[in-house]
Amino acid sequence: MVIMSCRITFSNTWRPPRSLLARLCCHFSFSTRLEECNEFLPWLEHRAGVEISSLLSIGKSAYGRSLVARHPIKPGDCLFKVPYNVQLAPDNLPRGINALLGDNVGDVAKVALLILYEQKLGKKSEWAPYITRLPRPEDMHSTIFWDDNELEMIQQSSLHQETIMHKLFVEQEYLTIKECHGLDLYAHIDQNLFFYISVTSRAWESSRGVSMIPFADFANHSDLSDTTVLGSEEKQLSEVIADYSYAPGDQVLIRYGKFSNARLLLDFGFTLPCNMYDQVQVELTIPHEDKLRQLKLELLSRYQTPFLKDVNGFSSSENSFALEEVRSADAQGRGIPQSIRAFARVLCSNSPQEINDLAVEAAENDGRLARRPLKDNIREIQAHQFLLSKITELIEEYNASIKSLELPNLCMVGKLDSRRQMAQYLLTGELHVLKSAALWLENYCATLFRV
Ligand SMILES: C[S@@+](CC[C@H](N)C(=O)[O-])C[C@H]1O[C@@H](n2cnc3c(N)ncnc32)[C@H](O)[C@@H]1O
Repeated sequence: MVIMSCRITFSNTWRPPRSLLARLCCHFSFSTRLEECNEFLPWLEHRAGVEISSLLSIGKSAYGRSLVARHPIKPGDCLFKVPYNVQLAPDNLPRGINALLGDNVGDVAKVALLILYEQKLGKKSEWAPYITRLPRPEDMHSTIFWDDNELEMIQQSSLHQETIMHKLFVEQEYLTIKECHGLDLYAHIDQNLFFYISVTSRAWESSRGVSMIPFADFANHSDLSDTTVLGSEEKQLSEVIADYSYAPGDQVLIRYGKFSNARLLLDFGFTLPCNMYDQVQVELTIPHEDKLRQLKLELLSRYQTPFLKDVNGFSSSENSFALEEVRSADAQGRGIPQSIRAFARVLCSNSPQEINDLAVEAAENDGRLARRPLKDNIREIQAHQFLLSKITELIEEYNASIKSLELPNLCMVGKLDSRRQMAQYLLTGELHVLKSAALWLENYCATLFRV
């Protein structure tokens, strides 16, 4: 749901009053008793001064609390409307703190700080009924909280590295806040991470930056649902309109975004057994022993295309490519991304002349490098066979990792077993993507052989 922010630098030396600092120290006292949920919607509606939902209530599901139909619902019905005045965004932070933080930390960290601030106020907080219903640390499974042994299970996936980077990023954000207040506000990094993930797993991007949307955040996710949270600036609210019919008691699932299992696991702490938005990150490098390495690197940097982050937003570079499932194995279909094929064409060039030809072709056309099939069929096949061999290698490595994860028994109990299951879903999803890419490449090469 939420974007990752960029790293920041900070040089403010102003210090807040001590009383403010003291109020920011935290104690954990979250509660998730279900019977308390019945009181939540009336409380929120009273606070908002309007009805939020007449059709849904908060229920229980295999995924924790959920939104459930109270009455028959038909497509087009408004499931709920949550006004902006009962959402938690960075501008809800006390003005003094907000001014102090400025643009030096991202919106997620600001909202996390807001939760911490309100939690510290205890019953005096006007948000107490919401704050006390946030999940407990032990219910959270983002890979940020996985220990080294657990992370080892996903070593094959780029999520492994991404988790380490993300943890460093969050630590940096809190160091900045700490520096800003001149006091160690957070005794343990785990607590900082906990507040941070409470936000990433329950917030939406909004015109106010990032917003926690009470009530909406009891909705669970399905990649198959077309139902999403919509924001209306005009009406100053977030709303969800039904796309399907529901009978009383049915759970209403929404789609948080077109998120891969890697993104779901990092930001929300769960994976889907079969996720249609799965992706795998493939990295290619030009070997140091390649005599044309320098020429190739120069060519690639001269015609570098700007890197666009997709919804999964994982860090990437010019030599890291996100593959999605290739749904049509047919060599004529959309296939694997043009960017990785172009890189392979450059990487497999074996003379300065070939490299120069690619540069001339790019300059004479739209400036994009190696996007057209090589004129020499054999060289085009070789470039794609190279990709196929890389992907086949990865497939073998994924198979070995998945095998090593095979569960000792079918009964899923305990934190480690559920995390092992999540790791399995992550790796099998990424393996599925790799296999579809391999099949497409085989077909593409076979088609060229026949020409
Ligand atoms: C926005 S909250 C949804 C409400 C949450 N179930 C609760 O009890 O508060 C997101 C969290 O719900 C859980 N969740 C949502 N969709 C899920 C799914 N399809 N499978 C497993 N867990 C899911 C995850 O724990 C996730 O971090």
